[in-house]
Amino acid sequence: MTALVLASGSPRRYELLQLLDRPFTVVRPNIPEQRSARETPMGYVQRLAAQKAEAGARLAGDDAMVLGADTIVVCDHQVLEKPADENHFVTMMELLSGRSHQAITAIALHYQQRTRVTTALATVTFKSLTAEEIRAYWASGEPADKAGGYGIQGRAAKFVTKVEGSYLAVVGLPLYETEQLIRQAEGDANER
Ligand SMILES: Cc1cn([C@H]2C[C@H](O)[C@@H](COP(=O)(O)OP(=O)(O)OP(=O)(O)O)O2)c(=O)[nH]c1=O
Repeated sequence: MTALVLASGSPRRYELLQLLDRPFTVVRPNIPEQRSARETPMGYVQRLAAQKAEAGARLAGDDAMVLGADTIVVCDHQVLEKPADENHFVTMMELLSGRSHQAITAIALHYQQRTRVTTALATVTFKSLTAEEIRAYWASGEPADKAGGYGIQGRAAKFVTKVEGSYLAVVGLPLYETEQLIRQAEGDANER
């Protein structure tokens, strides 16, 4: 079996990838997250996932199969990543309150000089949030390291009235798509 490497510092991705029952190691490339003016949200999240996988491959070595991923939240054409501070977080929650947004995860697999990228997404609806709920949620410490400033798998679950699409795209690693990507890459390698 080809050595699988997860190019990520995200504990969520680590825990989820374990569920594929396939041994893997971890590298942590550092890719600056900055969207260029002409980049669409979809183009941006795909580029970051590919850059993480390719930077991971430089760390892990040529023979490895390297998985990178990136998650963003998109609302009103605005891309929300991790909140910089409490004020930024409050602005994000005020935007997401009482309406629907998209959570998108791109995954990229670099193997044998080729990078394959795919995406999974969900439409998530939040109830209307009070200022007190927003403040208490920040104080919990949960939002700081999460795209869109929330964790659907954690305390933010009580804000969510509806999820349509891929739940694991929200959490950060869609496993069906990840396994498909690995199988495709292995299949292509066997044909050669
Ligand atoms: C929306 C949402 C995001 N997240 C997390 C998943 C990701 O860890 C994080 C999105 O930030 P990313 O920049 O995609 O990932 P990361 O910096 O945590 O990890 P790495 O780049 O090293 O792979 O937000 C949740 O855990 N739950 C949620 O509901």
